[in-house]
Amino acid sequence: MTRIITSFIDGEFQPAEGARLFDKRSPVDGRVIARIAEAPQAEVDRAVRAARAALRGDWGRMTVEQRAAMLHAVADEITRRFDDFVEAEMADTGQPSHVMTHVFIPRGAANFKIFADVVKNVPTESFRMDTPDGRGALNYAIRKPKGVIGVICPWNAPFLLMTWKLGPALACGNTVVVKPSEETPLTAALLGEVMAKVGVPKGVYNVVNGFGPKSTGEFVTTHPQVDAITFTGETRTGTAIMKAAAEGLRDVSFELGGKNAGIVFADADFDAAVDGIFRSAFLNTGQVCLGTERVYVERPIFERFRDALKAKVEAVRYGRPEDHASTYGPLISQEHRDKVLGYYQRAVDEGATVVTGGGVPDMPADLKGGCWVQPTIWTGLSDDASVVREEIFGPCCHLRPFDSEDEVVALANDNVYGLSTTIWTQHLARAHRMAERIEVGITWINSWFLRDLRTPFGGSKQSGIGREGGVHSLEFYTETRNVCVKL
Ligand SMILES: NC(=O)C1=CN([C@@H]2O[C@H](COP(=O)(O)OP(=O)(O)OC[C@H]3O[C@@H](n4cnc5c(N)ncnc54)[C@H](O)[C@@H]3O)[C@@H](O)[C@H]2O)C=CC1
Ligand SMILES: O=C(O)/C=C/C=C(\O)C(=O)O
Repeated sequence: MTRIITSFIDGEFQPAEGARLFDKRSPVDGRVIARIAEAPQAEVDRAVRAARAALRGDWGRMTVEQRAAMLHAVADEITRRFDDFVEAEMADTGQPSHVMTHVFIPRGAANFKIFADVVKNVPTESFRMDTPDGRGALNYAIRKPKGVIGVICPWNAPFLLMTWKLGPALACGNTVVVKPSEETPLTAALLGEVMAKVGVPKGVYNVVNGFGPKSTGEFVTTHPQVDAITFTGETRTGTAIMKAAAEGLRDVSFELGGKNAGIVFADADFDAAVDGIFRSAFLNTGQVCLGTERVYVERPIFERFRDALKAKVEAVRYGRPEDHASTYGPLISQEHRDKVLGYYQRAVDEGATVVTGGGVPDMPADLKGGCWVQPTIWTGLSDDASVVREEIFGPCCHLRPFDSEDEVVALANDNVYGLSTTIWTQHLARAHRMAERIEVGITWINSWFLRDLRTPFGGSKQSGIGREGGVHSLEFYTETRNVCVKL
């Protein structure tokens, strides 16, 4: 029988009777793997009420030490149920097991631990001031939870990105109403079981499922009792959520789209650069906001680099995620596949040379219903082609030669987005110089997606608002108040 996923509110999964259900299909073969109950306004109201009540209950009374211990217990329970999380995330996304076991699920557990430790160790400022009577006064700051946080999640790295928000939100003493992507509801539901098992008080973690506009997502973001909203996803959606948050002057933290540049100099460690760009363009079937869709290669090595990248791309092994031989998965949905294939066609219309890929692979009969596309490399497009300017969010990149540092910095910056860049060179002084000039939230030098969770993470320009990570997350998830004591 097909499993039904319902909302998790006030510590309990809601009954499915009478709910409006929609199908969750496997990206691998198109089978219905679960039916999801869309939470109507009344259910979102209940979730928000539960979250508000929890702020005043046991959760609100816990010491920082107690909260931190509880989050460590959550992380430990995730690790204990590691295989269940891997299985759920593979079912939702279709991505190979090694991506789940090495990146996405361990990061989910780490996201709780790191912020539990941050809140225990971060000081607040204090200032002693002079007063006319000579006795002085002491100012010190205290941090308070912001309240109920609306957490709106994308589908591309569901567990990692959801817990990246939950870890600091809960560590700071907030409560949450999470809206997972309609494409990937499974790990958020599983986390409900974990929260209940380790005794996180009821109402602290609530999950409501559904769509975005005119559905559950909008009910959360427009809810007047939601105090702040954190969101990862498309820039256009961020704009809609920001409009909703303006009502009631609620704070937002956004990580949005990217059209990131990869830059390879002729002096780079060639094999490492090919490997790094390959990962940055094709990991997770290119569905990573930090991924590289524009690759600039210094002219003397352009052809050699193109051929080496092509060889790597043509060696990917399509297959089911649980098959350990698979290195490459499907896109998330047929809708997203149509979008990506639309860009594949547009690239040709705009005059691209297709180096490899550009279409749909011939899959065995049992996988034909899946959302498969070929990993694709283009050359020869002009800098204003839509495929070079717009975020595709698929397994594809355009390679273009460059001749000078100034030229490539200008090319990298010539975009509305500013999320990340990856630079490959052995000339570290040049790399540092470029990192100062490229307008992005994170520059990787001779690496990509190497994440230290203490560092500020977020996007410049239209790639985001605010920074999360380490102490920076506390800026969003707490309100800092000043206390002034006359001595
Ligand atoms: N930069 C990134 O990290 C990501 C970018 N994308 C891009 O976004 C495109 C569309 O993917 P989607 O998952 O549909 O992204 P999206 O931005 O539309 O949706 C992300 C989340 O926001 C919710 N949502 C959508 N509209 C909303 C609204 N008006 N109010 C409240 N919640 C709302 C969705 O239900 C989902 O949970 C992709 O093709 C890709 O280009 C998608 C996921 C992540
Ligand atoms: O490592 C992080 O904290 C964030 C990673 C972001 C993505 O993978 C994404 O949004 O695609």
